Amino acid sequence: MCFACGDEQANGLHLRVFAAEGVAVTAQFEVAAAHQGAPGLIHGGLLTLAFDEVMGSLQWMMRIPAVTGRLETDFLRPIPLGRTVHFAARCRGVHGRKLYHCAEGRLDGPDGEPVARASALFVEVRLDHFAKHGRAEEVQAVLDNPGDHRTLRAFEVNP
Ligand SMILES: CCCCCCCCCCCCCCCC(=O)SCCNC(=O)CCNC(=O)[C@H](O)C(C)(C)COP(=O)(O)OP(=O)(O)OC[C@H]1O[C@@H](n2cnc3c(N)ncnc32)[C@H](O)[C@@H]1OP(=O)(O)O
Repeated sequence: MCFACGDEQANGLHLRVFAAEGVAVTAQFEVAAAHQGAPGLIHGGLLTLAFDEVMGSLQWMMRIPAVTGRLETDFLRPIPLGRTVHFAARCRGVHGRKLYHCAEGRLDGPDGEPVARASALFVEVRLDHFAKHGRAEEVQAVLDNPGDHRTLRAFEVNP
């Protein structure tokens, strides 16, 4: 039940990520009242979470299991509640186990005002990273119902 993409998370981000041209994805995030930091504005940590999820989604397209090693966000403009942030992320390169990604967020449309940018290093891991470090019941739930994972389904597309 991912906080960024899970439907079951009442106050989650409910991010939907779509394959784009090349090793790239797009996504939208409707900023709700529950996502407030300063009065009437998005919490910066949640915006970073959204970047983490969107850039993390590239690994499904690349078929490389990976976790975030480093993530840096530039907050360019305040983002009011009730607006929609449109994200575009792409892989800039791969070196050994290291995946270098970048992303930007624009307000209210894919060509809207740029409001944030991020870059990240993801590190490839073996699948047993999750079994070894995760709590047993959630790991078992994934093993029992692998098709329930939204992101896996989202990228089941013909090239
Ligand atoms: C069975 C169940 C199935 C489940 C089905 C799968 C579900 C799949 C869901 C995925 C969902 C994703 C969700 C969104 C993404 C997250 O939010 S992931 C959660 C947040 N991230 C973490 O918890 C990661 C915690 N950190 C770690 O586990 C370890 O530090 C890491 C990142 C795996 C690296 O450790 P390591 O494997 O020992 O590798 P290490 O040799 O230290 O580093 C490898 C290379 O990366 C570099 N590096 C590592 N960290 C850094 C850093 N912070 N800065 C710069 N360079 C770094 C190293 O310098 C090294 O470089 P080279 O020497 O190769 O040039």
